[in-house]
Amino acid sequence: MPTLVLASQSASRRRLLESAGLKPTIMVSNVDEETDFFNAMTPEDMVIALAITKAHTVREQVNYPAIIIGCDSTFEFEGQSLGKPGTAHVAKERAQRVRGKSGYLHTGHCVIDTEQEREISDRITTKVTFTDMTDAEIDDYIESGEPLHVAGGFTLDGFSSPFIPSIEGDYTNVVGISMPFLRSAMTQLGYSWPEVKLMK
Ligand SMILES: Nc1nc2c(ncn2[C@@H]2O[C@H](COP(=O)(O)OP(=O)(O)OP(=O)(O)O)[C@@H](O)[C@H]2O)c(=O)[nH]1
Repeated sequence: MPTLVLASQSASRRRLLESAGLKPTIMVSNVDEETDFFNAMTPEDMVIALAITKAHTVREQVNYPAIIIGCDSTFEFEGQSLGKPGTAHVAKERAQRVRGKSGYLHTGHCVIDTEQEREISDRITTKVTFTDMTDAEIDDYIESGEPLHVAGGFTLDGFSSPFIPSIEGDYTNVVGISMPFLRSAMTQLGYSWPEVKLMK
């Protein structure tokens, strides 16, 4: 049975897998995401390219049978890719732009089977709609520090959940990994979901 490797530092992604009964080994890719090469792409292409780069970077470090999962998420708003805000100022500016409007959370996925030397990659998109947060609510949310390090500067399952009245599409995709996509990719690679849960 191959080892299940999550090529990500993301605690949110790890929690998604573990909450579904999976036992991932964590191997961080440390891929530099802020390069002109990736930033020149459309949001949809960038997340796929980065997911593939992350998975292949970790693949180079693995010399045993493994299923390696690489992901990248970004929030597309009015055609622009809004990644992790990084600072409170950027997070506030973004929250004031998106309130009362919708955008698209894109997550690129790459699943590599090292034994079969096969890989399945795809991008899943979820439409996210925000309520009209007040400035006081935005300031309080940013004070939590949570938005600074998540794609788009919001968390569907965290402090900003009161501000997201609706999504169209896959919930887990917003958090960081589309679990229905992962099941589909594993099926294409020849593994049943109960078998995936035995991988570690
Ligand atoms: N819990 C939660 N996390 C979110 C949400 N939206 C985005 N994220 C996280 O925001 C981060 C997006 O940044 P990425 O560059 O894709 O991933 P990362 O955290 O840098 O980790 P790597 O995979 O190692 O690059 C991921 O950790 C996502 O899990 C959300 O609604 N809820």
